[in-house]
Amino acid sequence: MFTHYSELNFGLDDELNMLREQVNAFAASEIAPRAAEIDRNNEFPNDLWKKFGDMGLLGITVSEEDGGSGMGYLAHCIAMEEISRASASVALSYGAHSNLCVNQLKINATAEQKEKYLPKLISGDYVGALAMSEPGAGSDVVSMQLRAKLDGDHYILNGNKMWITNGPDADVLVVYAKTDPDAGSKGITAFIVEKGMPGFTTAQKLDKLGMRGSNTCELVFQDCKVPAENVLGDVGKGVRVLMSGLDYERAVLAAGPIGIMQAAMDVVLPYIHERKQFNQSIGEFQLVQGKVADMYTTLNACRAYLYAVAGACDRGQTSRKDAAGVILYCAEKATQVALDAIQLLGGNGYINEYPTGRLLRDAKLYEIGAGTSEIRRMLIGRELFNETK
Ligand SMILES: CC(C)(COP(=O)(O)OP(=O)(O)OC[C@H]1O[C@@H](n2cnc3c(N)ncnc32)[C@H](O)[C@@H]1OP(=O)(O)O)[C@@H](O)C(=O)NCCC(=O)NCCSC(=O)C1=CCCCC1
Repeated sequence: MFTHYSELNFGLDDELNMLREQVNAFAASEIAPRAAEIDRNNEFPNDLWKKFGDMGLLGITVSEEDGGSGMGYLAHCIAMEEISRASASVALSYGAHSNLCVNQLKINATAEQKEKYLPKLISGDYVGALAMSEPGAGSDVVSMQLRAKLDGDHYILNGNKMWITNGPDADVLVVYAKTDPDAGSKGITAFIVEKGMPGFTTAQKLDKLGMRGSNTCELVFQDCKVPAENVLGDVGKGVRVLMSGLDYERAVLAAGPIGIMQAAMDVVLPYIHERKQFNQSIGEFQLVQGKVADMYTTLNACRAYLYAVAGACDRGQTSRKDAAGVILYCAEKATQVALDAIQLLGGNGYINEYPTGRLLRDAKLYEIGAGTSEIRRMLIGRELFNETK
């Protein structure tokens, strides 16, 4: 079991406290001891999908009626945070499955589509992913080139998707394509694509700087046949699915950097007792105490913002600027906290025997994935400007 360093529980109720204890105990015993090996092997441990499914974590935002645990977005953040504390890359894959894929289906799928796909995604029999970015369409996602042309009762998809989390393993993918290339944002449609559909393949797994336990690849669509019944939402209305999905995605993924900051505290606090210099524990030095104090207050400030945003999502009050704001803030703080952890460990912080280098490499992803820091600032600033015109 991981230690808790704060008596604050941010007003969480008994159900959420119990969820945190359960995920914390599982992650500490089953994930944390493997985290360094997962990073070295550059491979997600596939046995975890079924275990997450058995714990009810994969359909955590899906209603019990639809086979989920019906616990909501704040619960999702707490699960994500505790998994990320053990291994940020495992948590990223967990988030891509449970939020980017499962939650998108929960919000947008028809009753038939839910019945067909959700049970196996929620049990962990299927792995889920979402495919939005392309080699030439990252921040400018609306300029995507993947083409979907109606041909009888099928769409034929041609093009590529890039940097797709869980891509190498995914059985079910939410994929955005242009059904009307001349209609700009109004020509985008979302599809449910299954592994094994003719013309769909995955290219080589990407060799990333961090998040190495989360498998990422390019997807290739060559005359890929997708049944018309697999359109998710309405034809030409995919931008709504995409943009609203990004708000939930940013809110939930912001729990990832919080887990990284907590993991940094987990390394640093014992270390400043054990490490002796000038005949005393380095924790006796006020400059060291000051850095630890900054790490702790930053972590709790990030948590408070995240739980407020996730609570608003649970009340149906999603806010674009705050979804962008919370991940912007948490991501940049996690990178700084990981750097502080390296500094506090000195020479040991800089060698791979200690986890601090991995924490830094993993943290950096959150300043890029799910919208760069620059796009997030643009969204917040634009919304504030427009609201006050
Ligand atoms: C905000 C953004 C930069 C787009 O700005 P622009 O100024 O071009 O777009 P703008 O003018 O805001 O909008 C376009 C159209 O769309 C309509 N609309 C918006 N919201 C909605 C909505 N909710 N419903 C209906 N329509 C909507 C808007 O009206 C406009 O229509 P119009 O063209 O005027 O007819 C957006 O594209 C973005 O955010 N990029 C980052 C992508 C990005 O974050 N990937 C991340 C992918 S990678 C990833 O997710 C992961 C990575 C690693 C870990 C796992 C996850």
